[in-house]
Amino acid sequence: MASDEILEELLNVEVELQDVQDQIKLLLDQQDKLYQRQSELKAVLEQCNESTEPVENGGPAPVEDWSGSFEWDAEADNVRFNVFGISKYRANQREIINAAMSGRDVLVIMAAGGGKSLCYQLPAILRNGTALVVSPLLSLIQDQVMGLAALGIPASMLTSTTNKEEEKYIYKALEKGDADLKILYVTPEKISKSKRFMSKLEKCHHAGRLSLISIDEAHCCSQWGHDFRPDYKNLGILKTQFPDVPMIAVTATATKKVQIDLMEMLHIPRCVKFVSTVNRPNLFYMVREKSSIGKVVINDIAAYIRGSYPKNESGIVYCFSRKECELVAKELRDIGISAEYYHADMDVNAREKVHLRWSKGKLQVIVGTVAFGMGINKPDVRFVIHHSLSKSMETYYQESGRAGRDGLHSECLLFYRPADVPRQSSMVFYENCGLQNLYDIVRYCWSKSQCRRGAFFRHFAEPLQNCNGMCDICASPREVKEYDVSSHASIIVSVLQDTQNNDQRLTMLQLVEKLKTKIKDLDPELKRDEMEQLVIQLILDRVLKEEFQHTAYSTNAYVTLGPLAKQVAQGKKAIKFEICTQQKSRSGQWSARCGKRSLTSSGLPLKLDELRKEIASAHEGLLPHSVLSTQQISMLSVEKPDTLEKLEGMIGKLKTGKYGAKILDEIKKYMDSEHQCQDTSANEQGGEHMAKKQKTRKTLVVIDSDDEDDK
Ligand SMILES: Nc1ncnc2c1ncn2[C@@H]1O[C@H](COP(=O)(O)OP(=O)(O)OP(=O)(O)O)[C@@H](O)[C@H]1O
Ligand SMILES: [Mg+2]
Repeated sequence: MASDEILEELLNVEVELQDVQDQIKLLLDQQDKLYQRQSELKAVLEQCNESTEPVENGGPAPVEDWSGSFEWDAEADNVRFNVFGISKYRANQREIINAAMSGRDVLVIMAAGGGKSLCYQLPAILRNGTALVVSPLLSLIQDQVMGLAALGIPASMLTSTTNKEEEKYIYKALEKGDADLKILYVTPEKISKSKRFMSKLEKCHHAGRLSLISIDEAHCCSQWGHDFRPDYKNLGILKTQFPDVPMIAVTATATKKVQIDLMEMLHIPRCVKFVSTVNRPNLFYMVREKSSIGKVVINDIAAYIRGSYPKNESGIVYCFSRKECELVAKELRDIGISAEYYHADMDVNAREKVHLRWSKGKLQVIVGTVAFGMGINKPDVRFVIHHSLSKSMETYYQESGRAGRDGLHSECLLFYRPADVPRQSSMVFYENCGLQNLYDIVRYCWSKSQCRRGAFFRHFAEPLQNCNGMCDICASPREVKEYDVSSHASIIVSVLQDTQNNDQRLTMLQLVEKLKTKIKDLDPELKRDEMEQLVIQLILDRVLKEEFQHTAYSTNAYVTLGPLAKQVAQGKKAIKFEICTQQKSRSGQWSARCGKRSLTSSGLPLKLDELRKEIASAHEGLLPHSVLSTQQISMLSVEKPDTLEKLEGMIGKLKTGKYGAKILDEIKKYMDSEHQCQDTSANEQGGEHMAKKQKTRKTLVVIDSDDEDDK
């Protein structure tokens, strides 16, 4: 067989292979759905078999209504408001609490910042005894225990840092029940490795004092999840040992596959499942073209932070590598932005220090790698910037989702340039579906006309919801024109064909370099980054593909011919390329968001923000948002309560008892200074007014006198 015949057959085989892979993907999705339905049906069947109550008229079992009235309603409302200072439940919270209070196992999938903690903390307080909470990270546990202590809720933690005395106290509380311990946090290692702890827990359960078990960040159980922790695999033992204790497993993201896995691993096949939307309506998503000059990117980031967040509002900048983190942090600092880097190469203490300074609002920006992840509990992160694209939509959803956990307006900005794609692809190509996942987020970045939020709904297989203008595309739709670039594509294919015939390979940058002269003749207007993007698009369209070669130090990505290259070469496949014809000016882009002033940037909100920071810094470990949430600050700034009773009606008994006097004092001071200002300006205005009046009167007088004279 001649080599071109072999090549032709090879190309055909590759096209067929791709088709087969697409079909496998479809079948796997279908399998997922069937597994899901199977477990639902099994659960319903078991429920029907177990139900002792005769079903009325032989009809189907009644649907469980978790939003109805329950005997604990009044007490739950009281704790919610007077202890947690939360004025109303968010979506699904009440139902989840009711299911857990009814003794059911519950699986909760709720977006970051949705308020999952309340779903297990509130029942833990209402039920008799001690609740056990398993959480993966020390920093998360410390934040939670500190937050609960600030609310006066007896909570402790049993981790590698717990001293002997504290451990003794906790063990005694579990064994004898003679100390007040409502919530006990442990790391999963305690369950899998400490026999002593398990035996104490057994005693606590035996005495009927183990009220609830909660598994926070439950996705860590599943190998299919994004953050698998081996010790989470053993948590199934809890349900085996304590079958009658309700379990609440909570996580922010779990695909259907992960959900099924969790139910199996935790032994909660009959759990009530609450899946909330992935939508984060308060997040504004945007993508910006990234300059090829590093300094320009830094200047753009700095200008954005300065322009939109001049009052030191907190943010995160995610970078691709540790080296890049250090560089970006330094350059931002040089420009005058308070920024520090955070990555896995630093020792634990240094990382902790940076994290704590940022949590307390003493540092504006953390520049981190993906290592800055799950432990972030700060609710008022106002912006998350990606200096380079993430490796998948899921990773981007999680990283950007660290913004606005308090529900207030926050922004997620991603800097995209095509040349960043090969850097990521050479890292992810060995992962299962790694390249496909990366190409999905590349589509998100390059899209000129599709709502950014819609991309998340499609990715998580959720029905579309309105974006309400909360992404750059919906907020300021651009005029997009589609160009036929089939001739460009055919030149690219022929260049690569020649290269391959000479047994050579090209990286994307080398390819674009070669194309510069060839395509310039055809299209002198085409810019370099558009040429790069065209190559990327041809990879997404399977006309080209990436291949990887390992060297001692790195993995290089090369661009080669893909399964559909031949069709393009033969003119059988048209290639379209979207370009914005009406690109908004830079100032136009930024000014679109300028109306959104920060909440705590001036006036009374600023004063109350300073007060919460002052109170927090006077109490070791207490974080400002535990004193007053940003939402509470905005409510107080509008209502301006002047008595403890009114204040209590807004932030509850507990916070009023602790900080009420200081808050009222701050509001009063502010109001007095406002009145003074008003008086002064009224005087000034009054003076002006008088002067004007006199002037007028003078005129009048003149007229009057004239009148008089006339008389
Ligand atoms: N009903 C509510 N009304 C107002 N604020 C609430 C409500 N429920 C929870 N919050 C606040 O929302 C913030 C986020 O809550 P929480 O830490 O429980 O989120 P989460 O769902 O666990 O998020 P993550 O997945 O990031 O851990 C907290 O500041 C919490 O006090
Ligand atoms: Mg949480």
